[in-house]
Amino acid sequence: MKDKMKVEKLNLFYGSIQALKDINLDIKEHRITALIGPSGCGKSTFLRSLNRMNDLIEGVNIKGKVLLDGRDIYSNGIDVVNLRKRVGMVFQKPNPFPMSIYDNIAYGPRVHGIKNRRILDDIVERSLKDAALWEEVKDRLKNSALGLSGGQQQRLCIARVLAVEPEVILLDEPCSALDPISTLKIEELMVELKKEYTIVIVTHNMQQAGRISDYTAFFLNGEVVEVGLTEEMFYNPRDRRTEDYITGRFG
Ligand SMILES: Nc1ncnc2c1ncn2[C@@H]1O[C@H](COP(=O)(O)OP(=O)(O)OP(=O)(O)O)[C@@H](O)[C@H]1O
Repeated sequence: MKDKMKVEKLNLFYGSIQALKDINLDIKEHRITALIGPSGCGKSTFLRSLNRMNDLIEGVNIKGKVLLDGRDIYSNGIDVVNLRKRVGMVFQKPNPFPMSIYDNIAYGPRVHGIKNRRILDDIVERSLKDAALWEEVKDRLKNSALGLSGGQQQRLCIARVLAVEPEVILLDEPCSALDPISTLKIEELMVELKKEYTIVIVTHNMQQAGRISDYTAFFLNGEVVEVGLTEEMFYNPRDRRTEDYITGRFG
């Protein structure tokens, strides 16, 4: 199994606060890797370090390596805009732009220079189909995206990421604001999408990690305590702290 990303001795500081300590983690291509752990343990910070979203926060200091197809994304000469195209991100709260469904999806491709209407039409249709939203919106592409339900908005945000043809998709608790039926749809979608993409998801929901992920990393106090195949970790954790967390003794 190919490593799509490889994290080596990653340390991250917010000023004098160390949020990530010596993290080593392999992210396998065409697999879903779940990041679990209690609130404040550094999952979101780690996820954001995979496409340099932390660069936008003042006072952040990062040491170590994050290799994408063997090249360190923190090395000199990396084009961050292109990096974020290759490693896309979906946030906890659906955040469609206040514009039409069509324009939301066409936004990224337009930024990257695609102006031809027919090509954009194709991208919009393909992205919405891949995000399992096309059938629900194909007759109202000109309507505002803000009129969609929460679950539809989240699939729109996934479609928006797909439109720029990423290789890796990062999702930060994408279902935490959604009802159970929308959650199930997103989970089914992720399992479908891993055929084409590499997926990393932060989730508070252990059942969700168990249902959809191939690998799980358990974070605690800014460190990865344990990482492995999800099934093995859930049924046979090696570390006592993992076991305590998984069985609900803290969290
Ligand atoms: N911009 C920031 N400035 C300073 N400290 C921060 C910043 N963002 C996060 N932190 C701190 O870094 C640590 C890790 O936070 P992070 O949000 O990554 O945890 P998390 O595991 O994702 O938590 P949650 O599940 O609550 O989102 C926390 O102690 C948090 O307070």
